[in-house]
Amino acid sequence: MIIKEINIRKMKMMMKHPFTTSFGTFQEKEFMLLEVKDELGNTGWGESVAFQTPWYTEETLGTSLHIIQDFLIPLVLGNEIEHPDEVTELFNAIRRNNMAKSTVEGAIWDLYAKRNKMTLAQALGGDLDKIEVGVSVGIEKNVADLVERVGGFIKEGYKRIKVKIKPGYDVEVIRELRMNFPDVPLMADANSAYTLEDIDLLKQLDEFNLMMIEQPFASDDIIDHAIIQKELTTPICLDESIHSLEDTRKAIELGSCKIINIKIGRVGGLTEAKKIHDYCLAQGIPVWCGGMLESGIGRAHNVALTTLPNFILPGDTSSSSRYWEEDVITPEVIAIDGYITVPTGYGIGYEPNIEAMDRYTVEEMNFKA
Ligand SMILES: O=C(O)CCC(=O)C1=CC=C[C@@H](O)[C@@H]1C(=O)O
Ligand SMILES: [Mg+2]
Repeated sequence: MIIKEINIRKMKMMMKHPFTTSFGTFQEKEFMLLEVKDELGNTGWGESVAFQTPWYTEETLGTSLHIIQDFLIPLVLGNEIEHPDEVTELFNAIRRNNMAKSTVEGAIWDLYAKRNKMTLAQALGGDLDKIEVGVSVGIEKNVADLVERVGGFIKEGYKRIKVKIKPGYDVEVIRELRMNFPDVPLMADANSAYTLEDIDLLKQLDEFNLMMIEQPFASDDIIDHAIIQKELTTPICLDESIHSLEDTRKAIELGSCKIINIKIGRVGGLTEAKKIHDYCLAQGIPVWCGGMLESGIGRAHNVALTTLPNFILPGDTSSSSRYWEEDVITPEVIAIDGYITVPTGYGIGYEPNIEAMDRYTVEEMNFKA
């Protein structure tokens, strides 16, 4: 296929409920959608999951756009590409900037699947017709609000609840949740808010039978995580520390975690995500698909990836309606009793809702071969 045209939309959408983590609050979400077109008129869509601020990783919406426009588009526009794996190779010369790479690569995967009359899940090698999903709940003003919100999601049937913790909002919050919901599959995500000095505090979490503690230590650490994993019975899951298959191999060899959260954007695209998945499967390390508060386009990519066999833990891909009044795809992503039915249409399987997209587009850019 020849990449003839690329369109970028800068988007701005309001989330229904603010989402707070140990590093900040999101409510007005700015992001990018990217559309690729081939010589036959097929199209593919990708989403940039970089945030406006460099809090989660070093990338931002601004750096992502710069890398896409100035470095990545020139590598693919007008070129013949047989398979999306080639895109990852073409992008290898550029260091990191994984969310930028994944935006373009994801759109080319969708295009490739559509052109070959396959679902994106099939193109990746997945064969589930429904996936099990959980929900990620931000930090709330007080524990009573959190308990109420979590209770609502449990009623909706989500298969696991992830809550955010930070110093001063941790052991007692989890204790309260456990008192209210003794049997619910529960996990805590610290987004790097702790250090080795907090080891005794974190050990107290062992009594709550959590599924895992996600990324307690620095976003670039695997050494201290290996130290704490030896001290805890609760599995450690790495998120921010994992940018590639190599990072995954080193973390697993070192014993830094027992579970990996795969985010397509953080690892530079679906090709690398699949490699990490395959490696973890061979090592007996379960994986799950993390979320980045995506619109429906990014969410659709997550659904397709989650059909691979080692995604045995429920991920963060919840219903569109949990985030947005209106999503930019039809139908919207809907989780019923904790399951999302994998769409059967070609590519990502959801149709872009152009009218809705237009309502939230603040700028458009067009690049032609
Ligand atoms: O619902 C989702 O899309 C997942 C949200 C979520 O937990 C996260 C999104 C973005 C940054 C982080 O705070 C976080 C995570 O670390 O997994
Ligand atoms: Mg996380």
